[in-house]
Amino acid sequence: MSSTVVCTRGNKSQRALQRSSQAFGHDRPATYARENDRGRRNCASLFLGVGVPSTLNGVLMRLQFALTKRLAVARTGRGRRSSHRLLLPANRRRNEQVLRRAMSIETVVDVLQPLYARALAALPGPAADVVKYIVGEDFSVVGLIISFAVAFLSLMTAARVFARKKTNLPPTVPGGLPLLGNMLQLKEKKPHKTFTKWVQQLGPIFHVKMGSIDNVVISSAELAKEVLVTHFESVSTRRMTTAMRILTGNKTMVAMSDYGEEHRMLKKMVVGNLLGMSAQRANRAIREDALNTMIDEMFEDLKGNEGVLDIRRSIQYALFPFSMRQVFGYVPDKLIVEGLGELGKWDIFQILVLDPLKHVIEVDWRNYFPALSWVPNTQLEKRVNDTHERKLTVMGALIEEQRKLLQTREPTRCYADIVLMEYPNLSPLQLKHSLWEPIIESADTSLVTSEWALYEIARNPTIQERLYSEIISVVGTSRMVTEDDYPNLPFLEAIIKETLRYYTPVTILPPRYVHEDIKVGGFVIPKDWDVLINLYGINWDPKVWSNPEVWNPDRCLGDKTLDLGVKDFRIVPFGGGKRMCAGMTQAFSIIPMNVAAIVQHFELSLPPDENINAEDTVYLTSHKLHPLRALLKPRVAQRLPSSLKSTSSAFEVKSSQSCPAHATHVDATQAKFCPL
Ligand code: HEM
Repeated sequence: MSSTVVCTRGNKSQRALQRSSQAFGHDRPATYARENDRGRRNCASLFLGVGVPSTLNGVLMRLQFALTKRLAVARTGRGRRSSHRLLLPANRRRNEQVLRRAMSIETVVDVLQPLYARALAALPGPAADVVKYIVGEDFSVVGLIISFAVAFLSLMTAARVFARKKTNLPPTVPGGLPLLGNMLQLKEKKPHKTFTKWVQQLGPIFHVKMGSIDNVVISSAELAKEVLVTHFESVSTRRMTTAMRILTGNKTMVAMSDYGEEHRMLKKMVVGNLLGMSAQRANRAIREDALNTMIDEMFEDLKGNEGVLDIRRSIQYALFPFSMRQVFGYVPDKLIVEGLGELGKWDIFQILVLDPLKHVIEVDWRNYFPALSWVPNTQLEKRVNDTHERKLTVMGALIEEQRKLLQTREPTRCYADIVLMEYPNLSPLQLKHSLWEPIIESADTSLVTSEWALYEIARNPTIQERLYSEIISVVGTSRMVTEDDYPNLPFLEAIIKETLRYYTPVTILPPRYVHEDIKVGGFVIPKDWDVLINLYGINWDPKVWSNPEVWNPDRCLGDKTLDLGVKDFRIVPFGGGKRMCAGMTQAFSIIPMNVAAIVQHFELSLPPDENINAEDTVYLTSHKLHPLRALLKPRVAQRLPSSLKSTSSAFEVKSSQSCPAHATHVDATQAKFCPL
């Protein structure tokens, strides 16, 4: 026995509904009728209590009741005159319970929960992870809302794609899913490699969808030049992830800022005073000091014997002090920081370099669905914000120390002194980030490139022997190799270039979005799409390089046109066009010298278990997964003397009262207690 008591349209049915609701003791009717301007009545949603058109309401009711299997739904009439009726059991008390249950959103959630769990179990692992990430472990009210929102967005996107079908868009990667696009096909977590595989199928320009973001991936030198040079103005804005936005102080740093007034000002400041040719020339003594210290420490660790060393650690321990000296003029052994206590040198390294590098790659699913950016993701934001705040606090303390030093002595040529003296109008954030940026940039890319080059040298004895012979023939055996020797070491140059090609440190340029429709390679890239320049794909292009998967420095030997992206885009580790890397001069002063000095002093080989560890992993840059451990056999008893008379330090005090503490070997204690 059943009777019809709830309907969604029509005066008569509405009255029936009112009656039944009152009969059940509901303080508000299950649905309400709303008069629209044409005088028709629409019903409210049973789910949310908001007015939705009757058709949709009917669909929702059907879904809800079909799922609960407690109620049957009947549809009467056609089109606009149709109505949806619930067939309720005759028993009044039971009716009341059933209607109440059916009315509650929790019922829907309860009913969907096991279905959701079953669906998760049926999905492949990565797909289930993504869904869990978006909706949550358990199906909740929020999950339900998110699902509806995502479905809505997908429909909108599908409509847009359909509308654009007639334009000549780049080919799309097949196999995308309605909501996620091609995200699940990028599960390898090394998108540059997956993109490069797709090039064989789709060509050097293709469209890939990540969530609701449309990306165009460019993997050829020619097309990259078109984008980075010809269309620069139209693609000059960076797309930031949540972590990047926070850690860059909302783009307050040269590398991550949008092209504009602030970018030009900050870039001019850092290139003119630190990274440009003449500033780098002035800083040569600090680089040589860092190199000497690194080789000395390696000898010390080996204690005159052959042994296995962690090469990453040796280089890292030289690079960070170098970058601190370049910026602040000294390496603080101790720093008292309010709220963080007393920090040692390596605590500072952790806070300024390692933590930001770790957190900058945190994935926020909202970045793939910008329309849902209002949904909170507080845990991620807190983690990244804490890292950012700690970094700013330490930078603030270092800057305070520097201001105190400036009251006790004349300004030196270290970057912090120059910035504090000559750029008084920088905001506090601009100041902190201007000094932090060269520290973090010095620490990462140069390290990974040196490490990969030494890994290849250690596993290729013939190449190592050729390099060693070249160094000895140019430098001899009585002094250490210097930057002056570099132009006479073509094989060393070829090794570095081939390493930058093969182990492209920045595999994909940070995304930029398109401001206006542009044409690239004959295809239209519509406004609002993102452009991803796949540097790795360009460097591994089989149309340009035979056997790109083989590390072979000879391919770069003697090729003078190979300028790494200045004009020639066949190898582009530093990007290209106006936003090309500003630290290229410094990188080319440090990386070749690290490699040459180590090979000059030690014969390298891989310990038996090291060969299998060639795997890479992508953080912000492409790292060797496991730090390089190499077996080192000293070729000489101790470090060879450096030919450079270590006097032209960047940090000589400009006044006639030259303070030795601020000349070449400056450390925190000396700087702090400097009598001047
Ligand atoms: C092997 C070493 C390095 C590699 C492979 C490298 C690579 C890159 C890449 C790919 C970009 C992005 C270009 C673009 O978006 O188009 C970049 C930008 C930049 N790099 Fe480097 N980099 C290296 C070393 C350094 C060093 C040592 C510094 C400074 C200490 C530095 C400072 C910068 C700056 C300031 C920018 C931003 C330039 C701009 O946006 O105008 N880089 N680098």
